[in-house]
Amino acid sequence: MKTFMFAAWSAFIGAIATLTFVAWLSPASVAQEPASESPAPTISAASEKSFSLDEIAKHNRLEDCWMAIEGNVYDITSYVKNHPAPPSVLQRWCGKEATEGMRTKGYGADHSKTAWEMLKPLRIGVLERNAN
Ligand code: HEM
Repeated sequence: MKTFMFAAWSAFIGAIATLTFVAWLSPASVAQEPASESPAPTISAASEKSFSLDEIAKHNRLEDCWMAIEGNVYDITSYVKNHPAPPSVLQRWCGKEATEGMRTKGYGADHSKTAWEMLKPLRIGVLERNAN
């Protein structure tokens, strides 16, 4: 019985040691994945699309709504139906430089951090420098 207990204990310790070793190895491989997967994770001036205000102005409907906010350009169309305020509130900012709308909600209160986070995946490029 003692021998069996010793064998079982050794197997258990061996398993723990193996798992610890594997866990020690894995962060390196995880860390490499994003680099090989995502071609353009951050703002890169060279590869980024830039839009003029004229181009943005073509997307001035709720069914096709782009906004320029603080130098970036966003396609808000997919979010319009989920926005908590009535669509008319958004509509007047579609196709425009809408930083004021985003920062004030039309009555002087900035959107929450969560709202600003929601913008990020909707980003399609930057506002052209000296845009007019
Ligand atoms: C630029 C024009 C916009 C205007 C004028 C505007 C206005 C408003 C108003 C009036 C409310 C409801 C009242 C309130 O919560 O105090 C609201 C709430 C909200 N809006 Fe907007 N909105 C705009 C754009 C956006 C965009 C582009 C997003 C996200 C992609 C967004 C996300 C939200 C969220 C998450 C809320 C809930 C409250 C909060 O988190 O601040 N809004 N907005």
